[in-house]
Amino acid sequence: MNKNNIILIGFMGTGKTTLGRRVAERLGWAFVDMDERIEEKEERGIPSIFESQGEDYFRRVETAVLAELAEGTNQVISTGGGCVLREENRRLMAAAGTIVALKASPRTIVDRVRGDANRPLLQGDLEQRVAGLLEQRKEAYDFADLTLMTDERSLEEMVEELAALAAGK
Ligand SMILES: Nc1ncnc2c1ncn2[C@@H]1O[C@H](COP(=O)(O)OP(=O)(O)OP(=O)(O)O)[C@@H](O)[C@H]1O
Ligand SMILES: O=C(O)C1=C[C@@H](O)[C@@H](O)[C@H](O)C1
Ligand SMILES: [Mg+2]
Repeated sequence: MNKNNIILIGFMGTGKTTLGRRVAERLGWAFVDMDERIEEKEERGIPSIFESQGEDYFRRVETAVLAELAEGTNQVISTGGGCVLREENRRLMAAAGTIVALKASPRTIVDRVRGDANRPLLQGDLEQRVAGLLEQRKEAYDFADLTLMTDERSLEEMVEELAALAAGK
């Protein structure tokens, strides 16, 4: 591992926040959720940022936050689902540590995010929105160093796998 950071990427609902928090606890590393960091910095929720200033603005803040985090070490960083879309972000992540992609089937994603209004890109018909975005992003997460299919896997099992990765095993 070049720098001691694990960077989790993946579509909405694949479990980046949930798993990231657990892995950080296990390793005694800092946990940073980029969506939460952006909300703190902007002092409002993601839906409000999208509504009042648009997605491009959100993406600029996202890159600024990632650039700051990339300077640090011993962190588990959970990125937002669209953080991989910018080339600049992919470069920052590659320089910052080991990139782990989380994947899940469309069915699992829909089940996991249903009822959560905090994802502006999933407003409307949920099944259609997930299917459409997954199609647009079908190769977007493929630059990771490691990919975990999360449908059938317990959090405990994945925590241990990532802890071993961090220990260089
Ligand atoms: N491996 C798993 N098994 C079962 N449920 C899971 C698993 N991973 C995550 N979940 C559940 O799925 C939901 C979404 O997970 P989470 O918020 O961690 O996704 P995310 O990738 O951070 O999404 P976003 O990109 O929108 O922030 C949560 O309710 C979480 O408890
Ligand atoms: O997939 C996306 O583009 C997004 C995912 C979320 O994590 C947030 O970063 C935001 O809702 C955008
Ligand atoms: Mg999250």
